[in-house]
Amino acid sequence: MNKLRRPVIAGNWKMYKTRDEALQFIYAVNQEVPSRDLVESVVCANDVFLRDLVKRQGENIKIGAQNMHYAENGAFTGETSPLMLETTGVEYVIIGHSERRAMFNETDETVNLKAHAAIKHELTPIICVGESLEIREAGTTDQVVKNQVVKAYLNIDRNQALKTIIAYEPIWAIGTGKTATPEQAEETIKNIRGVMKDLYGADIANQVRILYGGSVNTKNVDSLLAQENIDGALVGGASLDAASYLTLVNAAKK
Ligand SMILES: O=C(CO)COP(=O)(O)O
Repeated sequence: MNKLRRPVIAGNWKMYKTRDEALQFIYAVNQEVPSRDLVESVVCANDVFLRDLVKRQGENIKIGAQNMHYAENGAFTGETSPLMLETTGVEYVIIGHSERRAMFNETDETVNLKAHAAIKHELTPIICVGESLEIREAGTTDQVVKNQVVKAYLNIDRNQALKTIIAYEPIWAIGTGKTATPEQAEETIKNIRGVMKDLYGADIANQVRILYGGSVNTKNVDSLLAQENIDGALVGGASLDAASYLTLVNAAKK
């Protein structure tokens, strides 16, 4: 693929897979994923068995969480803190997924607080942004996504920004089988890179990885990754099957 930046394929398993199924997946892909020098292969699983997965992960696949609270501790029943995630050994955490924004009160403000907390605890945040169908149809995608990015990066400095990954996931493309065309995804991701350039300058903007997410599968992955600004994918459904996941990571390797 010959990308400027090291590609990332992050599976987001959402609320799927039992512990046994998750472990079987890791056993199946451990020896098969390409070298980490070529592609960063990640799966984001349920908190309950993160530690078990980390213990069994091979050197070329890494584990992430799907959410966390921004506070280190407190009276937040049912939540997981960054300190707790740290003890599992995960290296990544998804922040601000549209499902959390829509169903669990995630806001641009909490996304920013969580991004700060992740960086503080040396977790790589995968910060999700993306517009609804109404916004796309109204023609205001660029402004809305820009606003999400600016708010997510409030008071995050240049060095910290380098440690983040952005995932552009148009809500209308998630789990619908309706992928953004490579050109649509590239256009919005190029706009996001422009926002990062305004915030941090070209050198940082050119290094931050920006992924596309929304109905990525083994058939459309090549055309999406062929786009100049798309550095990988955040993948739901197509990351659940080991063979499908391996096809995606192999497609992304440099
Ligand atoms: O939400 C997603 C990844 O975070 C995308 O899900 P699908 O790949 O199932 O559309």
